[in-house]
Amino acid sequence: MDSNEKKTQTTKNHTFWQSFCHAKDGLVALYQTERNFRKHTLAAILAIGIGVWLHLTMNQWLWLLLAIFLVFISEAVNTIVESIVDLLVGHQFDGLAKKAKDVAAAGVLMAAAFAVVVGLLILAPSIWNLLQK
Ligand SMILES: Nc1ncnc2c1ncn2[C@@H]1O[C@H](COP(=O)(O)OP(=O)(O)OP(=O)(O)O)[C@@H](O)[C@H]1O
Repeated sequence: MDSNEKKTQTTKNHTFWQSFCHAKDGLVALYQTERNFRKHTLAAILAIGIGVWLHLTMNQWLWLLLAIFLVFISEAVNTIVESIVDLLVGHQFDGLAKKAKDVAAAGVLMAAAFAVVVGLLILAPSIWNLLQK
């Protein structure tokens, strides 16, 4: 499949590699078009860096990674909802469009709040202990 064919493909993927490449395109699109996704990526890199510095336990890593991926996945769902709503109603105001977009945004907010709580519960005591030494 050449690159032009790839850009206009509307049929099913035939190989795992094709599926993987389209998933990668989705990730790139998320990063390039969604400002909040970029901010969350930066926050995740920072949290992982602090986690490495603090030598987190396996359990702490699992909670931190769960929180990070919940935020990423909710951002992806939010972007899907926004795109589908825009595709359906364009710039026309619609009550259901507003509800769909606001609820999708609420999903991101809940995931981000969970990540802040997990981050505080895991990182704050470890940083505090380190500063006491
Ligand atoms: N077609 C519409 N009809 C009604 N309300 C809409 C419509 N499009 C957007 N809105 C309202 O505007 C808000 C912002 O919509 P928009 O599509 O710009 O999201 P966004 O700024 O990309 O959101 P995010 O900050 O999650 O990336 C929505 O949460 C919704 O309340």
